Amino acid sequence: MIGGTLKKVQWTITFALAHCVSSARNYSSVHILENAFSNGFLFRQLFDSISYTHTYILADKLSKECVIIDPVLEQADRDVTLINQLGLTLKYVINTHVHADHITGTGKIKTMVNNVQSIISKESGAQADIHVTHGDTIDFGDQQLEVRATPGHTDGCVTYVNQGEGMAFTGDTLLIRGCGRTDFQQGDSHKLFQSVRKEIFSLPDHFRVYPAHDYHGFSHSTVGEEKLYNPRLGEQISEEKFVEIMNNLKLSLPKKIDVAVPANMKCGLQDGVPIEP
Ligand SMILES: N[C@@H](CCC(=O)N[C@@H](CSS)C(=O)NCC(=O)O)C(=O)O
Repeated sequence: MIGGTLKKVQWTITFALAHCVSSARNYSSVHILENAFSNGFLFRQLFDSISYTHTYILADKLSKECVIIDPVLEQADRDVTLINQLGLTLKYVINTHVHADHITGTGKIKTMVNNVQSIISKESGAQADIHVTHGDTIDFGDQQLEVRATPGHTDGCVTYVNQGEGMAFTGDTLLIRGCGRTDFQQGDSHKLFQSVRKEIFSLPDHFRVYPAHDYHGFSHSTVGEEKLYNPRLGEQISEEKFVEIMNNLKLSLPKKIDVAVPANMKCGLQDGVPIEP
């Protein structure tokens, strides 16, 4: 009875929101309602306020196996402490790409946790215990991440999709209301446009989008929201217009690029010792 009433309230809110947005933007519908995660899934989103990086911990509650995505060197102690406090066993340290703005926490975490393996794409050219390519899957307990190649910000960028929970970890490929820059590290605006359209916007609208960075205070978005409102990549933007936007960003280089890229090509580890600036 209570469940039924709650569902009715949920649908009323969804309908009202969809109506407001569609009236304002003249679109027919938008799927704003995000499904709840399943009971066996544990999820934490963390943030580094220096590099504006989001790091994610995903776990299977039953087996207690977990993975961490895009850890930052300076936050490795925080991340490992949290994993231990939650009673989880870290199986994989995963990167979406070779970051240019911060050193990955991968190397340091590998020295702090036994039997953990690092993962990055083969196309990145970076060192790691496991190299993945498009179509591979990463398993931890009953949870699974699908690897989708999304080049454009860098050649080796991938998006990790958790189909079961409706989540896409997009790295720097798709940011909330933005996207990764394409002016260094094999950046290519045409490739990025095609990656987003083919591999991310093809996911269901309610899938949550979790980027590696956010510079505007957002935590996450959805595929449907980004298709409507992303000012660079929204469905109304042509590839030609996107390339023009990207050619005129005029961003300064990341301050740590000269130390971060070489360190991250080694996944933050040199001869068993974490690479520190
Ligand atoms: N100011 C920061 C770097 C900011 C930056 O360039 N961010 C990248 C992702 S990290 S390589 C990016 O793609 N930004 C896109 C955008 O539109 O801002 C620093 O000095 O580290």
